Amino acid sequence: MASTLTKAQRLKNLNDLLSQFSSKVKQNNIKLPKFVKVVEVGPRDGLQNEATLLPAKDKIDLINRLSDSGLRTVETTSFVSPKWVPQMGDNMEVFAGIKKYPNVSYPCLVPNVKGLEQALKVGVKEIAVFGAASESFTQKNINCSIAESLERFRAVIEEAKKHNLLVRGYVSTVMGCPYQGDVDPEKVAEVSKILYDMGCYEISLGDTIGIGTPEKTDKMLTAVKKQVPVDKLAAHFHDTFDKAISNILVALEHGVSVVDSSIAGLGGCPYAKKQAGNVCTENVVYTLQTLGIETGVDLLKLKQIGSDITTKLKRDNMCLLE
Ligand SMILES: CC(C)(COP(=O)([O-])OP(=O)([O-])OC[C@H]1O[C@@H](n2cnc3c(N)ncnc32)[C@H](O)[C@@H]1OP(=O)([O-])[O-])[C@@H](O)C(=O)NCCC(=O)NCCSC(=O)C[C@@](C)(O)CC(=O)[O-]
Repeated sequence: MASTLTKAQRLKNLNDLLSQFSSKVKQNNIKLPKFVKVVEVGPRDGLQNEATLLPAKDKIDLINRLSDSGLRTVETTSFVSPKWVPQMGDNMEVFAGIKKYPNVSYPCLVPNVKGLEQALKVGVKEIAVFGAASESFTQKNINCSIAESLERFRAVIEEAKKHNLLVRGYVSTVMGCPYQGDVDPEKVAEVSKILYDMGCYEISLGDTIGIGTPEKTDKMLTAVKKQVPVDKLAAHFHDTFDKAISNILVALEHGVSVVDSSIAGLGGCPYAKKQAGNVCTENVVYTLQTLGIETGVDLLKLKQIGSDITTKLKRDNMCLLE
């Protein structure tokens, strides 16, 4: 859902928001994280929703350039059924083709043991299982109930650990579901805890359709933090209604120090139709830098990558910076 405001107006709004937030932090002596890990999800979450199939060589080039920008995690692809998500059908070729930068992790989504077996064949070292706090979304996304999905993940995680793989856990629809509407923060907390207890080293909280607000973010994180330590949580917010950055600021106040984002704001979800993409990485890095939070990322490089990939895909670039 495109904003009706111009980019210049949106940048001004962002700068106003950051200046108000900085004053609040100062006045209330709020401790923000000194360093935030930015998890780039564009090559997977971004591209999975693009109608035009991007050739594997272009995905490989995108991932290599992102790895060279200082990002420490670049989600690479997913080992899901190509009938369900055709854009990820070249998963093995893409993973095998990328340069593996020594300081960069390349997690890949895996829904079941079949996906894990494929991932292991090409030497994947980190996987992500992906559940949700909504029954209907789980059914539409991975064709099973929440309980069944968790049993599948248990098997995947046990097998992954035998191969010394790191496992990240996603929980989708943490602030609302495209099919069933409201989602109880306690349900988000429950699914997060189960995945954490199963051995996920980090739980990424997905506002899949971008309907979060600062108030909802606060309630959701208050519930989840009672079950999972805050340093094991990541914010994975979509920007449908231009609220992702405001919600990220709330997450930072809560002590969350991992933020997922997508280069140029590519993305969405094939099972949450007509929603805008993930929050844009360039805007997130700009936000963090403005607040004096380190990311280790070269913003100029990111801007060039975002410009090149959106030109190639002939789609809007959500980066607000000139
Ligand atoms: C999970 C399944 C596979 C269940 O799909 P199913 O149809 O219930 O599975 P099945 O076990 O009955 O198998 C059906 C066919 O798929 C094959 N198959 C089975 N598993 C695999 C696999 N791993 N890789 C490749 N092929 C597979 C299997 O071999 C069989 O092939 P056939 O005999 O018909 O030729 C399916 O529903 C699926 O692939 N879903 C994909 C969902 C997806 O990728 N969604 C987007 C990611 S989630 C997301 O974006 C949200 C997130 C993470 O970003 C956070 C947020 O924003 O909220």
